[in-house]
Amino acid sequence: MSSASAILEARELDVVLGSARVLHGVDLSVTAGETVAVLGSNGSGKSTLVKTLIGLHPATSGGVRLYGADPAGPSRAVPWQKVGYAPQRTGATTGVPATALEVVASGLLHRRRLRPGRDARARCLAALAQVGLADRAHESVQVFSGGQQQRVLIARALVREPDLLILDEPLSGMDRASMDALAATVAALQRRGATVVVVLHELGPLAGLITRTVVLHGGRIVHDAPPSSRGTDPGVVDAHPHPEPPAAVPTAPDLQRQW
Ligand SMILES: Nc1ncnc2c1ncn2[C@@H]1O[C@H](COP(=O)(O)OP(=O)(O)OP(=O)(O)O)[C@@H](O)[C@H]1O
Repeated sequence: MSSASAILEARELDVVLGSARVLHGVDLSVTAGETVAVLGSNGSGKSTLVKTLIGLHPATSGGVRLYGADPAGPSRAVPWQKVGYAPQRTGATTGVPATALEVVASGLLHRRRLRPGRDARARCLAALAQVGLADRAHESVQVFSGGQQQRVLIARALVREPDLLILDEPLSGMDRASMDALAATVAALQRRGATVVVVLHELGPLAGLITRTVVLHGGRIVHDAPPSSRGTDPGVVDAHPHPEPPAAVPTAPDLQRQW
C-alpha cells in the first residue's frame, strides 16, 4: 500500500475501541516535510487516529504504515528513534515521582538504546529550555501545573530531535508565550525538513506553519487540503455543530513507554 515518499499512511482504516467504531475507512498519507493539522470536534477520533498511526491502538481493519512498517508489529521494523510523540494532556503524571529532567531523559531511550548517551543531560536541558522549563529541570513533575506538564511531555518528544513529531493538542492549557515558543520550535523543525502532525482545536499561533489541514467528523475524514483552499478558516472547525458527546475516556499518559 506504500506511496513512495509517505512516512505515515493509513488505508481504509477502521478502529473499534470497546464496542465503539471510532474510525471509519480513514485514508491518509503524510509525506516528509509536511506540517499537518488534524482538526475536529471532541470525540471525532483525532487522538485515536494519531495513536493508531504510531501503533498505540491496533487497526481493526485496513492498514497503517509508519516509515513503511507496521507500527503495531515487531518494534525493530520502525525507526522509533526518529519519532517524537507528545500525548494529549491527561492531567496526571502516572504518580511516578520523576523530575522534569528524568521525564525528558526517558525520551532518549528506546529498545536499541536503553541507556542515555553521554550528551543526554545537555540535550534534555536544551529540550526543556525550548519549552521554557530549564530552570525547573530538577523539580518533580507532580508539582507542575497542567500546562507545565504538557510542556515537559513536548520536551520529551523534542529531545529525540525527531524527523517526525506528533503532538496531540499541545496548545491545551498553554499560555500565549509558551504557544509562541512552540510555534518557533515547529518552524525550526520545518526548516530542517522534519514532518509534524499536530492535533488541534484552534490553529492559534501555529496557523502560519500548517501546510495541510485534515478534518475528522464522526471518525471520518471530511476535509483534507492545504489551509488556503478550504474556503473557511480551519481554525473555527471546532464550532461543535452537533451535541457534545460524553467526555473522552481518559487514557493513561505515555510516560512509561520507552521506544
Ligand atoms: N479506549 C477507548 N475505549 C472506548 N472508546 C474510546 C476509547 N478511546 C476513545 N474512545 C472513544 O472514541 C471516540 C473518539 O475519541 P478520541 O479521543 O479519538 O477523540 P478526539 O477527537 O481526540 O476528541 P477530543 O477533541 O475530545 O480530544 C470518543 O467517543 C471516545 O469516547
